[in-house]
Amino acid sequence: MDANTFVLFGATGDLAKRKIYPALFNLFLDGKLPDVFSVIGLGRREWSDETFKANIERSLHSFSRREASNAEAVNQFLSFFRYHVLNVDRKEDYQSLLQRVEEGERTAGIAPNRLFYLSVGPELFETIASHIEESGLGDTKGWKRLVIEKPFGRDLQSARDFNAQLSKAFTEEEIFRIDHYLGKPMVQKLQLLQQTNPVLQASWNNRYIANVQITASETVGVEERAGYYDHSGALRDMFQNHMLQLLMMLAGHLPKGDDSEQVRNKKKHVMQSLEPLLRQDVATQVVRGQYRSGSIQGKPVVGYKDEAGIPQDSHNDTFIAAKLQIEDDFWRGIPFYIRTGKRMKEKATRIVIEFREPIKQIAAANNSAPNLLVFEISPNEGIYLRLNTEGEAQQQDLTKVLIGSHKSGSEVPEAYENLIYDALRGDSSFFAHWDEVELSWKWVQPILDAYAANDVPLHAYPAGSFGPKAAQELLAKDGFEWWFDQESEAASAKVQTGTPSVQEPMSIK
Ligand SMILES: NC(=O)C1=CN([C@@H]2O[C@H](COP(=O)(O)OP(=O)(O)OC[C@H]3O[C@@H](n4cnc5c(N)ncnc54)[C@H](OP(=O)(O)O)[C@@H]3O)[C@@H](O)[C@H]2O)C=CC1
Ligand SMILES: O=C1O[C@H](COP(=O)(O)O)[C@@H](O)[C@H](O)[C@H]1O
Repeated sequence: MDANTFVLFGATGDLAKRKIYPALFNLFLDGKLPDVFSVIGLGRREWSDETFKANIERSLHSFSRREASNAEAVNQFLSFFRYHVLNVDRKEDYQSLLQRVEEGERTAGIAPNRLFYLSVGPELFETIASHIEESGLGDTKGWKRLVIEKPFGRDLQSARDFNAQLSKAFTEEEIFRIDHYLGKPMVQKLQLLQQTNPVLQASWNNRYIANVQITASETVGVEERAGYYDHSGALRDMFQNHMLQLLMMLAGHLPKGDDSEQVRNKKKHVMQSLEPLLRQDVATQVVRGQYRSGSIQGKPVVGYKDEAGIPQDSHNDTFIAAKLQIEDDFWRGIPFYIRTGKRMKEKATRIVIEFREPIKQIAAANNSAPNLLVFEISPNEGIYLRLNTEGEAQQQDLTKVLIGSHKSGSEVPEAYENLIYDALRGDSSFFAHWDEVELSWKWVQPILDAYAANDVPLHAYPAGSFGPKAAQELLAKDGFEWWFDQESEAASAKVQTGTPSVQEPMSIK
């Protein structure tokens, strides 16, 4: 991996503390950082290098998945870091930063490769990008890269304007747009699992698949982010980015050995093949919800409008479910149902592929159920296949087994480790490319417009549920239902061994 300087804007912030330092530390422990490497942390706070390092060390103790108990390793890791005071609006601060970066490159013999990581609010992205260009920081003989956090715009037009601004300072190949769902190990493996299991490849089409369900449910509410979330909602916060990226990764038919350009084209194809959603159809294809009071894991919680900082008359969406269709030879006629929400019954991100049932009469006579292929993405990870098998009671009756493998969340590497590693290597396969972002906003725009005009009912759902009833009706209209809503806890409790094995019959539907 090339030697480089990692310039971190927002080094004193929450994301850096919770995700970036622990990820860098775990990469360091795995020998995945360059041998010659330097991190310059930036913020307005008047911190010394020592204060900065002490904060990083605290963050490792609190948030690293691996213990930071080896003092020698921690000290070696901390030796990469220095702090520099910078206010993003002040031109002169970029000049002193440039001097510091160049001095480091000279004294430590670091090749002039520079990675600029923008872990700051989106309102600062454009200012920083243009100052990087004007100050000469981006004018280097080595490579330069810009890593940016979400959100990338708040609608189609603002995303286009923002991209046009960034493009003045960085080329598309130099921009790494983080979507942390693309860093989740199971998402990164979707491609490999398809390639290495011919049985999946053979059945990966509309001849065998009845529908696909993608769920990201959360038990947390708005937390301390009322100011941001009440202007974002589930549609902007999760659906436009993470959920549509999951769709692209699943439906993209990404063969082995694809480089980032091919991955990008395949994902773009998925978005281009999505049947456009017409404004007049939003109310029938999309369910908008907002949580009211209820209980999560036995504890009472308040409704959305009673959360601190949320206005009593807020119409913001904390839940969305939508039906989508991909118009290509593989997926034509298969409905994709996508849903995400806060304050739901369980924390789980999973994809369920429901296969077509055999002839109805045979199915009914034998008590069989559709085969399911389940990708458990987070917090636990696994892949399961649900099959019909011989029942115990009567000769003809069938029962169901889940075959699969399972890892609990603590064994799974953090998304940020994968993403930072890829950005350091210059591999943008698992980042959101501009075409995808633009097409996602384009698909979502009629929903934004319909929400803004209040043309879509806002369904209340109790905290601790699986969302509004209308989300069930969305599938019921097509003769389907969401899998695992009733007994998903039982499902995860029963499939626990790490190695592939035939499990006890499950009591799921
Ligand atoms: N926190 C999270 O879990 C997640 C965050 N994100 C995204 O990451 C980004 C950062 O979020 P987060 O860390 O939570 O935000 P915080 O508010 O915790 O941190 C903001 C950072 O920006 C710096 N900053 C603010 N204004 C200026 C300025 N004028 N000049 C220089 N530095 C400034 C602050 O430093 P100082 O105060 O020292 O100036 C601080 O380091 C956002 O885009 C967010 O959407 C994405 C996913 C999850
Ligand atoms: O980007 C975001 O993601 C989190 C959910 O991420 P996960 O990895 O825990 O599934 C969500 O809580 C947050 O609102 C959103 O901004």
